[in-house]
Amino acid sequence: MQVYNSWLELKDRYDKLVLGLGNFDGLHLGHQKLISSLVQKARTIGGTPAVFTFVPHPMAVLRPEEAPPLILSPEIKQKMIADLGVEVLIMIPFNIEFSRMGPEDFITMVLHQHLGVHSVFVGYNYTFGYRGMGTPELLKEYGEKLGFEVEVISPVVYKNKPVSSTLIRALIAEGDIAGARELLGYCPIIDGVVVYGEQRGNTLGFPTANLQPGSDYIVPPNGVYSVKVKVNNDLFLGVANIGVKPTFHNNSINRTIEVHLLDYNGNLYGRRIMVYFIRRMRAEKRFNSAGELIAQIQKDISEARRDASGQV
Ligand SMILES: Cc1cc2nc3c(=O)[nH]c(=O)nc-3n(C[C@H](O)[C@H](O)[C@H](O)COP(=O)(O)O)c2cc1C
Ligand SMILES: Nc1ncnc2c1ncn2[C@@H]1O[C@H](COP(=O)(O)OP(=O)(O)O)[C@@H](O)[C@H]1O
Repeated sequence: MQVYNSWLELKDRYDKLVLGLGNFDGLHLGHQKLISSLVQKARTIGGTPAVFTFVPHPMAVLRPEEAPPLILSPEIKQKMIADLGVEVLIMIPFNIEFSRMGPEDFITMVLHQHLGVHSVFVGYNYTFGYRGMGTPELLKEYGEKLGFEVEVISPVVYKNKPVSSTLIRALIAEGDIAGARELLGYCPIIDGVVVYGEQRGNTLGFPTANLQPGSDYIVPPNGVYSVKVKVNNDLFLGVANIGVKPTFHNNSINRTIEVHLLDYNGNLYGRRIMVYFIRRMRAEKRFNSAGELIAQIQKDISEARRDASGQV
């Protein structure tokens, strides 16, 4: 997949762009349907499957205090988009000046003149341009005038609700990993670099890799989770604790994400790892002694082993 940070000269390079528009945070089942449809269309007409997106999310520039935390890091999202068969990713840096562009200008200048799109794919509720005033209907109207096709993808519905990034964030925030997973089509992921913790894990018999998240991720609530952890290209089963370690700290506000990898023995400091959340097993608790915590972690590990065969 080729990645561009500008739309200039793309018209000359690709004569039939089949272009999806969106932010695609989470790349959930609705996003996957949109992207698979455009990839299919491009194959049928001999065009180039492409995605147009902004970085960072426009909300992070326009109203940072209301900008939602991310379900996927930009890097992982990019890889997943490529895996769906997209050949061109246009990632435009979003700024205040750009936000003033009206939807009509965006269509005529960017989509038509510069990109020369063959067809455009958007979700049923996609809005764009100044104050989000552009709609799928407006795109269709201009598409007829300017000569490009517009495909509006209807919502993927799960239990009577449209699948959306907002709904998935809410599920993750309440610890409903199974629910989030249903709507994503894969397990929620947090990636990051392993940093030094308090150096106690080894003494308990369960060394933990303390994760410094690589993006402003939405983090599941405090508790213990069964996880799978990717180190390079190896996948390990693991147990994760998200929380403040009440057994060792009173009223700490220092929240950590740490994982103990099963059947692993090595040094992870400074390594980048990906943690796939499989299942929430229990709440984080205060134990009266390190011995009681150790006994509980042993039980957590036996329980997590039951998830060994699950897909990430
Ligand atoms: C599977 C698992 C479950 C845990 N559950 C709890 C818990 O319920 N309460 C708690 O205080 N700490 C819990 N911890 C965190 C341990 O206290 C922590 O791993 C230990 O103090 C090591 O911290 P360090 O990596 O900063 O040295 C858990 C850790 C793991 C790996
Ligand atoms: N099975 C394992 N799971 C996680 N980390 C491991 C494992 N085996 C060895 N390690 C290493 O041990 C370190 C964690 O030990 P620990 O005493 O918990 O220290 P810290 O407080 O710095 O996390 C990890 O960062 C990693 O380098």
